[in-house]
Amino acid sequence: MTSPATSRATTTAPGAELPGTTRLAVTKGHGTQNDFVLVDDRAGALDLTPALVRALADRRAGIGGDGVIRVAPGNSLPEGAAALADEPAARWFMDYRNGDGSVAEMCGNGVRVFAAYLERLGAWDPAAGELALGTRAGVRRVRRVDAPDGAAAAWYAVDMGPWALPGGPEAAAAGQDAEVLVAGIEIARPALTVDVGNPHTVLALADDAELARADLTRAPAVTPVPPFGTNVELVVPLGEDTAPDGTLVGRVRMRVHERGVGETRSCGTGACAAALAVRAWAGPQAPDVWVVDVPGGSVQVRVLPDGHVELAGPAVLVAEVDVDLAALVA
Ligand SMILES: N[C@H](CCC[C@H](N)C(=O)O)C(=O)O
Repeated sequence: MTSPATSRATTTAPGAELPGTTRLAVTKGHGTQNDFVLVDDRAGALDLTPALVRALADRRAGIGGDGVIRVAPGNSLPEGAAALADEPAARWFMDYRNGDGSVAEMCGNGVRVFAAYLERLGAWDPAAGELALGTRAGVRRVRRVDAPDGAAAAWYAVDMGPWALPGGPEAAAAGQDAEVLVAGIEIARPALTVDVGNPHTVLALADDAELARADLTRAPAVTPVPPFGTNVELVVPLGEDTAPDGTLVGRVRMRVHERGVGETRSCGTGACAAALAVRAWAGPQAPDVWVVDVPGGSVQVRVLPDGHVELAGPAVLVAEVDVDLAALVA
């Protein structure tokens, strides 16, 4: 595939006067149906404004996606240069934006799509070693892994970095440090705040019927109000199995209302938060390996001994699209 770098345009926000017909080559991809518009800006020339993000993410008048990802050079953003300062081999920065135009620190499904894109371009050879890339939550490392039997798409594992329970040992012991009221679910439920580089609030529901009854067309009400907003995961723990190699594996079903988006079919950082919360509720004997079922598929979460958490799952590049930016605002 030829790099769209040559077709790059310097743009101004849609709605402003556009200099003639400017075009932008973008790629549509997804990870367990959490979908993104990926913009190749390896030359660091694009002004990705919130208005342009919303226009690209618009599922009717634009390309459509839960988020927009700019493939940026590592030194093109202050955070990028800082994040990669200790990773000179890293050249790229994932400039992630939610569909509403807001900026988020990290996107677990998006990192896999980012890696698949660089692999397709030949800008990363998984056989030569892992990919290190910058994000607003710090450097993330990605490697190709074997997909589960029968999976059609390529699978990638991402070291999602350190995680934390901001409520500290009290929250861990109590299993909660928040309360969430979800439309369709009669009473507010206790919830646990989990930091995976971005904020998450996880609450357990009784069963699949209750999970299906939750109305996520509106943002759940979280108390105390998170200062920077939060992604909300509704989970149903499904118990534990023993894998053929003897590893204890937990299983969780999840729906998610994403900050800056709404309900999505999957959330990579959210799947990590869900597994970490269910693991905290299950106590010290709980598994370190979890399968998280989301409406868009399944991902695997592994709690690592170094205090990091790892996310593995598929990444699919669906289409290359030549966008007429002037038409985008029509
Ligand atoms: N909406 C999230 C960012 C995207 C996270 C999700 N798409 C993922 O795969 O981690 C936030 O504002 O923190």
